[in-house]
Amino acid sequence: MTLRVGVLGGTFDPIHFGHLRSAVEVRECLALDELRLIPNATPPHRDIPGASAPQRLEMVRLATASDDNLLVDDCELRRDRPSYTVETLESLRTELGDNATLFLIVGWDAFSGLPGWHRWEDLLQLASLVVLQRPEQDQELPEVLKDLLAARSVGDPSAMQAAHGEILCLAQTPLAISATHIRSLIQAGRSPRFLLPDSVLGYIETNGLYRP
Ligand SMILES: Nc1ncnc2c1ncn2[C@@H]1O[C@H](COP(=O)(O)OP(=O)(O)OP(=O)(O)O)[C@@H](O)[C@H]1O
Ligand SMILES: O=C(O)c1ccc[n+]([C@@H]2O[C@H](COP(=O)([O-])O)[C@@H](O)[C@H]2O)c1
Repeated sequence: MTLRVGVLGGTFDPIHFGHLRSAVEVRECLALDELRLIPNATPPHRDIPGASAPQRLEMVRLATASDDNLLVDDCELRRDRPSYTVETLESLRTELGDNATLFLIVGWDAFSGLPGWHRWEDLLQLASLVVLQRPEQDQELPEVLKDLLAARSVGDPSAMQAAHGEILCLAQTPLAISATHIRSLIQAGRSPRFLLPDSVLGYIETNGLYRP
């Protein structure tokens, strides 16, 4: 039997309900056997995060502790090099074997930057893509991605049957929450409560994260 595995990578600086709600909805829509949240260690594409990789991993663990169906995978923290997603998918393939179908989950903003990713064209040889909407999404897609969507999109989750290479744009519950906004609230001395789990907020406060 094929194992259906969702992969939600992120900087998670910090993890919030936009990530968590999307994870639950993708898992249900695609009838996934597993959904793995994979914090990056050294993001290849952005400034150094406010929290360290072990701290971001710990926040992901705290956020998912009450849900047995959301797994936390620390594989990118165990690699001593930039956290390239293509290498993560390759290592998952090695770990899970040919019997697994991988679904790489990305928000619209991340998807719009896909052509800048390391070996980006190999990603669809390893996984299918699930693109999440974001309410604030205003990124215009480059032509190469418009062509890719035209060629690879499937209309609904039940049509996603190939072992890799398909793209589903999913209209999950839109939540206009971003880690940037949470960090700026804390910087300004304001509360981000109810944008993220209390357990994560407690960790942020105990460790003095994101303060000026
Ligand atoms: N509210 C949201 N709804 C849907 N997808 C989201 C949401 N927030 C983040 N994502 C997606 O989750 C993945 C990880 O996101 P990330 O950890 O960078 O969070 P972020 O809120 O976008 O952070 P930042 O504001 O620091 O860029 C990305 O693919 C991103 O597009
Ligand atoms: O592999 C790459 O080159 C690459 C470039 C940009 C982003 N990513 C990954 O995409 C995921 C979402 O990125 P971010 O910045 O929204 O957290 C996260 O797992 C990143 O490590 C990966």
